[in-house]
Amino acid sequence: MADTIFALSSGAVPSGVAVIRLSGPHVRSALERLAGNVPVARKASVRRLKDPVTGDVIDEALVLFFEGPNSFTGEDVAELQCHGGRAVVARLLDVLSGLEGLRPAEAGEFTRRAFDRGRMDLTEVEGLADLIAAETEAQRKQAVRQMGGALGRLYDDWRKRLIHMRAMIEAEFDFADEDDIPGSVSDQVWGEAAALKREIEDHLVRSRSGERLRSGLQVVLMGPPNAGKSSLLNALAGRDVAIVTEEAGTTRDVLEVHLDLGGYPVTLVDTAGLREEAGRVEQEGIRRARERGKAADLILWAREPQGPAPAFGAGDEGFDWTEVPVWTVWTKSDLETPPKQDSSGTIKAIAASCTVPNGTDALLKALTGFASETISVGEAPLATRQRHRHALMSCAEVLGRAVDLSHLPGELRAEELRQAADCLGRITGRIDVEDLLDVIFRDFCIGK
Ligand SMILES: Nc1nc2c(ncn2[C@@H]2O[C@H](COP(=O)(O)OP(=O)(O)OP(=O)(O)O)[C@@H](O)[C@H]2O)c(=O)[nH]1
Ligand SMILES: [K+]
Ligand SMILES: [Mg+2]
Repeated sequence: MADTIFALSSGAVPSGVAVIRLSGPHVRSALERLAGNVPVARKASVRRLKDPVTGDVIDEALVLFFEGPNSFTGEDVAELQCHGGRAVVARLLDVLSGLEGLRPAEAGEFTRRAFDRGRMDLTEVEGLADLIAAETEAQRKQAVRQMGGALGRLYDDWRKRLIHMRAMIEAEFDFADEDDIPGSVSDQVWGEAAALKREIEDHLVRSRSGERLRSGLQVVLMGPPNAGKSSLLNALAGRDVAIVTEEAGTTRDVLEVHLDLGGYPVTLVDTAGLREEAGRVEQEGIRRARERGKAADLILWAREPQGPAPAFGAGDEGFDWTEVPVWTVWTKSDLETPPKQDSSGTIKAIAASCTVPNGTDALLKALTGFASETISVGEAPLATRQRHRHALMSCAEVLGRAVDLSHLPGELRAEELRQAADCLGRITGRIDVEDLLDVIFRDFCIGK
């Protein structure tokens, strides 16, 4: 018999209410011992929770019982909604560990059980993880859609189409001797396969937005020392995150703040000023600044009117800095009016001041526009993780091979269709993903 697991599923205590969740075959006996009996399923019941050994009343709580398989995990599940005091929760967890067949849950174990019992597919599991991690409205919406199964249904549908195509091809072999099966069946199937490949490729292109929405856009402040980068970070964040002084070389570490720009997640990164002459610590800061810049979705080049145009330094073999979009931010515009109409070779130039009221409004507005353009996701489900991207790319590749190699025997081409279907099955967890599961569930917190 499986272990019965339990954990504090709500956040940190102390809190008004804390929720302890149990799942497994011993839930009923645990409720009998702790609450006196098993309440009617799916109805909140007030119960005194007692220590079964001493009879001591630990707390008065709302108890909810869900009878398997109609529960989150598919097993019997109970929730104890108790008072969120440290001692209350500690004592309840202690008493639960003393009950036969019960043990504390590992991270993600409730969700893992839901997956193992077919209550959720892997994309839904990931959607749930994303929902818990969502920091902005757009992220929340995407996560809810994925948790609801929209992405999994799309991939299942594609997979079914592939399986059907393969069946058609194989049926053709079986009836190859009979005259009444026209050879055009396979032509039609390969036409469908080519069309599906295009659909997958199209989905991959649009899914860049889905991945970006999940991880947030990276906007990196760069520029020479004292250009006003840290001041901009503080102004845009609305709080004093970075140290600002008149000394060149103040910032050495990479600092970041998470901004919610109109529902879109943006990570704004402050970096060390770039210059040739620098001490050891600052040099390391500059190295890190350049690394972050290379991975940026957008670089904001902070520049005083007399300051240098964007220049990221040398020694990056194989990296093309012109690939990274750069905007000029004319800083300290309260001191000197920035040159008009000059974006100094960058996509855009915006003036900003950190000392006058609303001095960074224009920049904030432009960044919000950039975020919504770059990650506008629309209504269709999108791939949100590299894992999905890899599997989809393999699927399209295998499918392309099957379509193109028309001189190969039909059996071999049909086998490619099976492999393509398997790539999609790995995304939803329908087929052999044992190796992946630990990685995916590790991201969950305990109690989920
Ligand atoms: N008047 C005025 N001064 C500013 C403005 N922004 C920054 N400063 C001043 O410029 C100096 C440098 O600002 P920082 O924000 O530390 O510049 P930084 O680019 O982060 O500098 P490093 O971290 O040393 O590379 C400080 O004395 C700031 O007070 C501004 O908009 N107007
Ligand atoms: K400074
Ligand atoms: Mg700084």
